[in-house]
Amino acid sequence: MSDHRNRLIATRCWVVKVGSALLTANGRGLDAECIRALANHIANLRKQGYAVVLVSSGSVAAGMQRLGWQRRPRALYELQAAAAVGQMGLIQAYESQFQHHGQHTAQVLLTHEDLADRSRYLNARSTLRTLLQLGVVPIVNENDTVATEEIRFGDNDTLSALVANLVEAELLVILTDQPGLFDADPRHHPNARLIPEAAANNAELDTMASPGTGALGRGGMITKIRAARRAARSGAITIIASGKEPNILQRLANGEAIGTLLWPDKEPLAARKQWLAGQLQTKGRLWLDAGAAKVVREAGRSLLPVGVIASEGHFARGEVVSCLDPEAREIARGLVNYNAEETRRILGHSSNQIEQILGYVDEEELIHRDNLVLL
Ligand SMILES: Nc1ncnc2c1ncn2[C@@H]1O[C@H](COP(=O)(O)OP(=O)(O)O)[C@@H](O)[C@H]1O
Ligand SMILES: N[C@@H](CCC(=O)OP(=O)(O)O)C(=O)O
Repeated sequence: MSDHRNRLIATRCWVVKVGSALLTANGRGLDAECIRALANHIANLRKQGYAVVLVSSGSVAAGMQRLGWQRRPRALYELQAAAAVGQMGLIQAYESQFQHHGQHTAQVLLTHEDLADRSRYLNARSTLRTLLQLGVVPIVNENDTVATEEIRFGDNDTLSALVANLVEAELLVILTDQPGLFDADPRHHPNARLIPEAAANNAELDTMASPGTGALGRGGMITKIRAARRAARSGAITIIASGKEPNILQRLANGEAIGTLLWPDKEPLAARKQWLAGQLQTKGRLWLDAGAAKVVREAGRSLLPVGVIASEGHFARGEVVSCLDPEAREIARGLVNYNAEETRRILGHSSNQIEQILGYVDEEELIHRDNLVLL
């Protein structure tokens, strides 16, 4: 057995994500058998002492069926209405299946905004951790009813990875309609081969996933690979596997080599830096000169105003900004010590000139290294 599968056997805190492609009966309605089997498998893991968070899609598909809609609507307000109706059916279906096992469940609906705000993030974290300590299975979905374009995760792969960071899960299992990640999209390349294992950060993976999704999913494989990278930041292994495979969760727990395993190849980030790295949106962009980009990236140093060539966006002190190298690659993200206006005035200057320019000094760094995360 590979070292990584061996490590997987020792994991006890799991996030399991079930995608629309798997869960919905041809796009309309929920696949009751799939939900029944999942609840069985998760309840079995719970009996063996595993803590499991379930991230489940399916609200829109369930809502469409309840409303008698034949086609997935385009308008956001219709999607939101369908999600609101369907989330009831989704939770009802899980709740009744888990009840057969005497297992309590809890509904947790999140938007990206909930996790972007530090205090709400910490609240969500303690609620989820408390639920796990109580032996409850939290069932998480995006809060589609209120999520506008700007504040949405968009796909549940991203949501599941951020939840894995939040509860510091050791394993993220992404169940979909394919047996795993192939070296090319199997829908278009029948000879594509399954990747059994790879480092989550292996850049070659990006070339394998085709941009499109299945008919029902939102993310496709690309968002699953990115999710594995996010999960790796808190040290989690990711498995991408088929939810149609019989008894998949128990077989994974036993160390069976099914699906694709993506392992974390760097040390986990400190909890605060994980939160920073999980930010999907930033308020501004700082363009670094080559020297600053090098010391930030290679020596993990703080960013000083002298190394910044230009600043874009409207940000306040303490908000998250991106740091770009001269080739326009985003190399880091951090909490900035000066607002946009102040930043524009001090950039290019050495730190001992800040007081002279602004009339005061908050900090000598534009972003302190403790508040800076490399990407
Ligand atoms: N390299 C690849 N390996 C496997 N599947 C891929 C690949 N590239 C693209 N895909 C597609 O991604 C789809 C799964 O993503 P998606 O439809 O978003 O599912 P879900 O709803 O489970 O998130 C598969 O049906 C598959 O056609
Ligand atoms: N929140 C949406 C699911 C979003 C979605 O489809 O994501 P995914 O399962 O990653 O393709 C729903 O419940 O319908």
